Amino acid sequence: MSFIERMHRQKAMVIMNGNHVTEQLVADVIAYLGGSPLVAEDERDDEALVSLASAIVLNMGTVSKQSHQRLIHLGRAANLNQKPVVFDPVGAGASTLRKKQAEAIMAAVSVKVIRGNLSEIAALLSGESSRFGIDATSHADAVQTALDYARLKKAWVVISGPVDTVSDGKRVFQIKNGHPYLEKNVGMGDALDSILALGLVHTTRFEEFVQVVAMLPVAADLVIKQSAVRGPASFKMALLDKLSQLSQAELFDVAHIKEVPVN
Ligand SMILES: Nc1ncnc2c1ncn2[C@@H]1O[C@H](COP(=O)(O)OP(=O)(O)OP(=O)(O)O)[C@@H](O)[C@H]1O
Ligand SMILES: Cc1ncsc1CCO
Repeated sequence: MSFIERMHRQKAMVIMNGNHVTEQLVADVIAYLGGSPLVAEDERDDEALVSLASAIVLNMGTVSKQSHQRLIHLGRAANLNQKPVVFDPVGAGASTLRKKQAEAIMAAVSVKVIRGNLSEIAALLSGESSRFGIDATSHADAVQTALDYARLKKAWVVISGPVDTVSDGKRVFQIKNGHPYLEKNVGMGDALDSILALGLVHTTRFEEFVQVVAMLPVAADLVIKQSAVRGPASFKMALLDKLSQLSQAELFDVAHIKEVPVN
């Protein structure tokens, strides 16, 4: 059975927290892919809920003093229960406070996947040592940034953007799919986080995980020429429909995934 079939057949609960702007979109994406979404707000519930869940997404989108501690508590509960954690350091490249909060979460929680844009991951990498103080703005920088940060944190790193770059600390793959309407729609990165969380439930192989990263931009490629798509809003509806029906064969046919040679 393919991992997409497994997603739809085995209902996995994904707990998410930390972004009130995009909760509804993310919950819908989890449900459309066969999962069961849950936003957990009260830390007194963490033990019970995390033990039922299959994966956890920590998102710094609407982070505050309180919600920062909340994310750490949830992440630690996930670690204790050996549930995979996806972390999205929203805005870590935009303010010192957010960067510090992201660093604190990375220090307190063992994260399986960190997913951000280039400025977010580059900010976290440059905080580790001046050796990593690069001015990361291009796709070539993304390769080195993903590789270095994955090695350093022993995590899988996804740097999203017009090209997605994915590393497990040994190898780097780049995915060339998608459309600028993905960027235009607020929260598609958060939706991607939840797809990655479901992916971690259904595959442990890194090469298969790279295909999971490609699901969202491949779905975009498959709908962009539909006559019903007249702008970013109708694109979003068509995209969500396609995502719910995407087959492994379509993913295989349309995904442009290339391994990038690294030292
Ligand atoms: N210009 C683009 N062209 C094609 N695909 C894109 C483009 N920009 C982003 N994407 C795709 O959009 C998805 C989300 O990535 P993005 O980098 O926009 O996340 P983000 O900035 O964290 O978004 P958000 O903060 O709104 O959640 C990824 O699947 C990525 O491949
Ligand atoms: C617009 C916005 N503001 C905080 S989080 C968020 C959604 C993208 O993560």
